[in-house]
Amino acid sequence: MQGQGNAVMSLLSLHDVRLSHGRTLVLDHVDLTVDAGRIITVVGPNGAGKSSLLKVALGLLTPDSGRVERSAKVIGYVPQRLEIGRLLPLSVRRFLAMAIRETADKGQLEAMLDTVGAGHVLARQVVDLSGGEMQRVLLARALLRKPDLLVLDEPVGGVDVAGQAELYDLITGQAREAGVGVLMVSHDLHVVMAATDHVVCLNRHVCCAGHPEAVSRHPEYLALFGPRVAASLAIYTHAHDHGHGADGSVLPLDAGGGGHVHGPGCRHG
Ligand SMILES: Nc1ncnc2c1ncn2[C@@H]1O[C@H](COP(=O)(O)OP(=O)(O)OP(=O)(O)O)[C@@H](O)[C@H]1O
Repeated sequence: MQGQGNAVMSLLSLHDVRLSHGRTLVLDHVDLTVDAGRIITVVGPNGAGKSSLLKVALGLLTPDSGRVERSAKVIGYVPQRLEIGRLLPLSVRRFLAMAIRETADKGQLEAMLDTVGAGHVLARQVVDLSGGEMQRVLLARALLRKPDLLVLDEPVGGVDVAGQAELYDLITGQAREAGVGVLMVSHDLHVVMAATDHVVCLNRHVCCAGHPEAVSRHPEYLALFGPRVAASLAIYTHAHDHGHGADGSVLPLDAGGGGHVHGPGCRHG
């Protein structure tokens, strides 16, 4: 979705957000912005606060302090998992129809399920779906709402390898072709490095953030993910006659463009 003129429309922003679960501080001084047509991916170890961050962004959790601004009109959300009571009789068709609050047009639902590679499950009970099928149905449900902002918590968890690539292509297409803003949590660092505009490396606070290439060289990123991961990702980088600033802008190498550019989210001195 485009803003007026060449202005990029901000769909969501978090300012200096702090969140505790009981006595545990989960998010500390977190800043983040999602613009239309951009893919922002949050990476970080287990328990780093990634899902909590998405829930704050969606308004499902209230931060202790800080500010959340949402200007997106329609948000499509894929949670990390959805617990549906085993005794609740609910077909996939009904589950999808509920999301769009309309009389379900079977053809429309089937077409969307086909798009996410789950065309065969329309008549199934939700509780009978496999893990990967459920993720595909959750993505279909999010897309049916025609969102201008997609919030995706490990959207391809449990999906087979071929399916993962297809779903990431679909998500990328939403941003590139439909101008949807995407805020995503992912552990698939290869994909993150290849198809994301902006990476936020989270470990309670924002350790570093910026263009994937700059983040992948940042000491805090390397410390979090280890040299073996960093080495396996090196194959995805290529010789560059330029570098990138934290916002993805192109910088000449002699202007320090090959390295990390510190921003307001960097609290590491
Ligand atoms: N409702 C809750 N009550 C208490 N603690 C919670 C609650 N939800 C999350 N936590 C704790 O907050 C921390 C952050 O959890 P969160 O789910 O946001 O992490 P995550 O980065 O998404 O982890 P993962 O990669 O394992 O999914 C964890 O230590 C978790 O145990």
